[in-house]
Amino acid sequence: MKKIAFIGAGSMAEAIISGLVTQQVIDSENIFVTNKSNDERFDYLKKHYGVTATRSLQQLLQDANLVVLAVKPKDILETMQSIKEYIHEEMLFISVVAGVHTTSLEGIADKQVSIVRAMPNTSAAVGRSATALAANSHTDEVQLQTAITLFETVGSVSIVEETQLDAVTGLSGSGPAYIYYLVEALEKSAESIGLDSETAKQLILQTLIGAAEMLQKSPKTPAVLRKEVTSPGGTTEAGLKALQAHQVQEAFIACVEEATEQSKRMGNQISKELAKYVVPQ
Ligand SMILES: NC(=O)C1=CN([C@@H]2O[C@H](COP(=O)(O)OP(=O)(O)OC[C@H]3O[C@@H](n4cnc5c(N)ncnc54)[C@H](O)[C@@H]3O)[C@@H](O)[C@H]2O)C=CC1
Ligand SMILES: O=C(O)[C@@H]1CCC=N1
Repeated sequence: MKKIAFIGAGSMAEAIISGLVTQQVIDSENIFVTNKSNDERFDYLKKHYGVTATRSLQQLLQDANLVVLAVKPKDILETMQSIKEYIHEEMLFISVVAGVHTTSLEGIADKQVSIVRAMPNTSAAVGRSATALAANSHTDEVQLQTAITLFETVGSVSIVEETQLDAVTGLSGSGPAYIYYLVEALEKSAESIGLDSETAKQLILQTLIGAAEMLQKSPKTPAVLRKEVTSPGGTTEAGLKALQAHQVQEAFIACVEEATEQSKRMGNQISKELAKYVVPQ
């Protein structure tokens, strides 16, 4: 990684920049970043990470062998069109833009560019993202390894087929929100059973961290770990019966399936939109 150009300077870009700088994968002076119009954001990123923030596309992209696309899906067309003249076939593009297919990006670029699509999650901000990557056919082993190195600075990396990225989005891309939703429910329950919020917060957090570490370190399955907590006729059994009566497992399965379907719908819609701008061969 000689020079990295980030297009988009929001939370996802910051999480990756933070990982790269903290783990000294690249000197911060070789990280260039741009955004649409927020100057305060530029000042913040310069001050915190020592990166170069610029709105000159020439300065951003000249000699950059790695370009990270980190804009919202609605802004990807404008972004690709604005940088088109700077794109060359030696560049590696890494896109975290949800739902945008590599073929769409390639079509708009009108070049055989190497593109790795990534689906990280917001835990990248604390170095704990579960990221899945899919590379297009122009990406070589060295480029894929570069993308792996980049995302390993913010967590774990799995390689998948691009067609699986909708499922990844439904499971781990959106996943942190499901866990936060569960924690919200536990906080509400703590209130109703008479625990003060500070004590409850501490108990819930440690329970979550402890269970996650057990899942990571123990060879036992989640079902076996659950059974070990559940004494016959005891409290856990009573609690789990209430969850079953409310079909909570089924609800989580429906949640992940619906999120996956929404990812497919959004991807198809944006592909259709972008297809209008793909240069015919
Ligand atoms: N939030 C999440 O959980 C996840 C988000 N993503 C994807 O990451 C991408 C970025 O998300 P966030 O960082 O949350 O967004 P954000 O809204 O915080 O940042 C977007 C950035 O793009 C910039 N931008 C927009 N148009 C531009 C243009 N034409 N040229 C240059 N910069 C431009 C904006 O100024 C802003 O800095 C999105 O596509 C999202 O789908 C991927 C995985 C998980
Ligand atoms: O909700 C969304 O659409 C994005 C994609 C994954 C997480 N957030």
